[in-house]
Amino acid sequence: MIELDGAVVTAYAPGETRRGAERVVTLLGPVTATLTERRVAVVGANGSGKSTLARLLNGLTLPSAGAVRVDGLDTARDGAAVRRRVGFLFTDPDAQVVMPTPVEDVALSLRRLGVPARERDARAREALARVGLESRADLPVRALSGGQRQLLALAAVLATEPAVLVCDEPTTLLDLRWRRVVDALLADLPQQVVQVTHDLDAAARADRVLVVDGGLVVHDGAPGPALEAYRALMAVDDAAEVVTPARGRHTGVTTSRAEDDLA
Ligand SMILES: Nc1ncnc2c1ncn2[C@@H]1O[C@H](COP(=O)(O)OP(=O)(O)OP(=O)(O)O)[C@@H](O)[C@H]1O
Repeated sequence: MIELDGAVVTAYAPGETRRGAERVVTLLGPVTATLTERRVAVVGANGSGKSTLARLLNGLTLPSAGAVRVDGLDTARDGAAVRRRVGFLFTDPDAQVVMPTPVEDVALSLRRLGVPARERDARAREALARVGLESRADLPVRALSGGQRQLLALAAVLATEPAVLVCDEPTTLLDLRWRRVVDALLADLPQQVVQVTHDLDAAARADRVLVVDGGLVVHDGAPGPALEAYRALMAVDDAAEVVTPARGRHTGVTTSRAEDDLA
């Protein structure tokens, strides 16, 4: 179970004020929510705060105020234990695949987990087989397609047997074929999956959808009404874009508070 308890994320604005002090901007929150559903989707405009919310869930980002807990473990106090429970899949597999071959990359995840050296190779191959990459285990990673590299990143995360998987736009860089493969694998996982996505079909399959706008969760509920609310929000943005085309897509009516603060 994931609990966000009045969680706020702030950051220093780039540059300094005239008095020499850095300005603090609110990127997200306060957000209060308890996530128990098996499949949770997070949708929202570019820059609305979705990645910030996702990163809070495994302690990649810590709250500046409030708290985030996973199965009672506080991400600020028990970071290492939280990261063992919550796996994270990035949009770009190249951000997380670091070893020359798939089997070595998964074995590295297992090493970090403390799995003895003699068990790593077999377990890494098992993990690769779960995502259909067994025949690619010893190829150079650069010989894999973008879709295969995302499967490798997924295998490396799943090998650590997390209780929860947080995915930040895991299919955004993939073509339709690979998107379907990754979607199907994610759908079959026994774990709780929290997925940030711009793919509204994927969001529609979730049990619960959080709509983020301007650093706040502005709608939270079943996919039908949540996606309707999101589409309405985007329609307002479209209208603003027509009136003020030079200002860009998300600066017309529904600005993020970070953008407001930085303006
Ligand atoms: N460290 C930081 N310092 C200042 N501003 C930041 C920082 N990190 C993120 N931001 C800003 O916070 C806002 C939210 O960013 P975030 O990456 O969470 O958005 P997002 O909804 O995931 O966007 P996208 O769909 O484009 O990935 C953006 O305006 C971003 O520029």
